[in-house]
Amino acid sequence: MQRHHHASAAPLSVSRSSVPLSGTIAVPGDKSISHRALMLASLAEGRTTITGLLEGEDVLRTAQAMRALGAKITHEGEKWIVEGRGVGALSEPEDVLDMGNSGTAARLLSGILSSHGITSIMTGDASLRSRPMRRVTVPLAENGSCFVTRKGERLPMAIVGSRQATPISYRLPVASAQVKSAILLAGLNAQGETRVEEPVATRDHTENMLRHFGVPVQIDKIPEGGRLISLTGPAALKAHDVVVPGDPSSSAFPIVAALLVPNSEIVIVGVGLNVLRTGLFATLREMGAVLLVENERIEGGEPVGDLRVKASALHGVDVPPERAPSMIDEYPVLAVACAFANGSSRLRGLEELRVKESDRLSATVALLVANGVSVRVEDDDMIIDGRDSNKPIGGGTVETKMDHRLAMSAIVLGLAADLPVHVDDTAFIDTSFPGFVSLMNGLGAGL
Ligand SMILES: O=C(O)C1=C[C@@H](OP(=O)(O)O)[C@@H](O)[C@H](O)C1
Ligand SMILES: C=C(OP(=O)(O)O)C(=O)O
Repeated sequence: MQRHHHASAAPLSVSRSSVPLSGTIAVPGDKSISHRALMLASLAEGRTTITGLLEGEDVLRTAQAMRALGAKITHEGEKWIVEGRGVGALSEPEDVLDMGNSGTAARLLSGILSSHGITSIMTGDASLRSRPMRRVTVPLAENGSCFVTRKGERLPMAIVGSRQATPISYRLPVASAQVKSAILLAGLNAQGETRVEEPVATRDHTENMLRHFGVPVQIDKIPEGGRLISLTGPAALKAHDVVVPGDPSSSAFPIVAALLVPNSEIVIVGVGLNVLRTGLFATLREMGAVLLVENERIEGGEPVGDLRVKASALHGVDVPPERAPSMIDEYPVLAVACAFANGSSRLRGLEELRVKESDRLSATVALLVANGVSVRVEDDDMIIDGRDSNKPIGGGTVETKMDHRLAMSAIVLGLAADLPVHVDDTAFIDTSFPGFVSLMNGLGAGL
């Protein structure tokens, strides 16, 4: 059932789309919400049915890990059924937990494991093994748990969970929903009040879903614009069915493609519109994009809508650093949009991009430079020169570095470029967006 590490690369040569993109599509389920649904349902008492779950490799890793910890997880067609174990009742895994390419799975699960009195070993693929875990091991160790990592706080790591976890009180030094979530999840099996202060608000799917499973979560605004989140443990979660909305981060790729391929018009139905995720949409509108929300509604406790996108003449934009958490995974594809815009763009405060599946700051620069776009980095800002009619875009090879978002961004670039764009490996797209290439072909992309 577990699909395995990508043994061979899947290169792709992408030529400019010869027809406008058109049609109505749905993108796969939200990755952040899918991980949380599986984890919380496994910690709940009773049976939860999840519909719309992202069946991407990252989320399948979470399902496999929760099974190894004793949850019963099956699926019948598109319905995923989880029989939870209850907080405090996870069993010790018999083998190493392999979180594949997924930072979210590794960080959130570390939180859960730290407050369960079991010992486990966690690893991941070469990309995940290069990503920093210190951001979770330092705060989590406050509860009495112990982490033994490879040099530089990298995976593989052993986690000796605390038998009597104390609650953690922590102010986030970086804007990270993964770190916030790890601490809150640890708090479910700690005695007393867990508190996390975030100077800038980050995606709040953990808080929303904890409430959905019956855990009271207190959220207070703090003066600088951030939030203080608290909950009291030990907490009991009650099974509750979950409907996962379409992933706004995945929708970014067909959206930018439709904006850039002349005369396109597409509709993407059922996209999640949580305001802590929609920074890209605001930015694209500032650039002149026709991006309309239709049928806005609430589904499964999250705002959802259909997006209508029309090919648009874009102009350069200056994106403030405080917008970064609401569009953190969208910068590579935004950079592609900026390369085709009229005038230059400045994307500010991108330091967190250095610790994603790849160093996305340098990799995005390399993607553009290889294809004839002028771009530079100043401190943590990326400055992209817009379209220069004397200089063709494309003709280069993109190194995707085990990073799904770079692979999809390179494909979008190729669909609008003057010369073909060669992508070294598209296999990692399956981590977050299985079926991406055929979905784009359904719109006319001709990949
Ligand atoms: O909590 C989450 O589900 C995520 C948080 C973000 O990471 P950080 O917490 O590292 O910013 C984001 O990049 C990732 O794709 C998903
Ligand atoms: C950063 C990402 O995911 P993760 O941290 O879960 O690997 C992403 O999907 O762009």
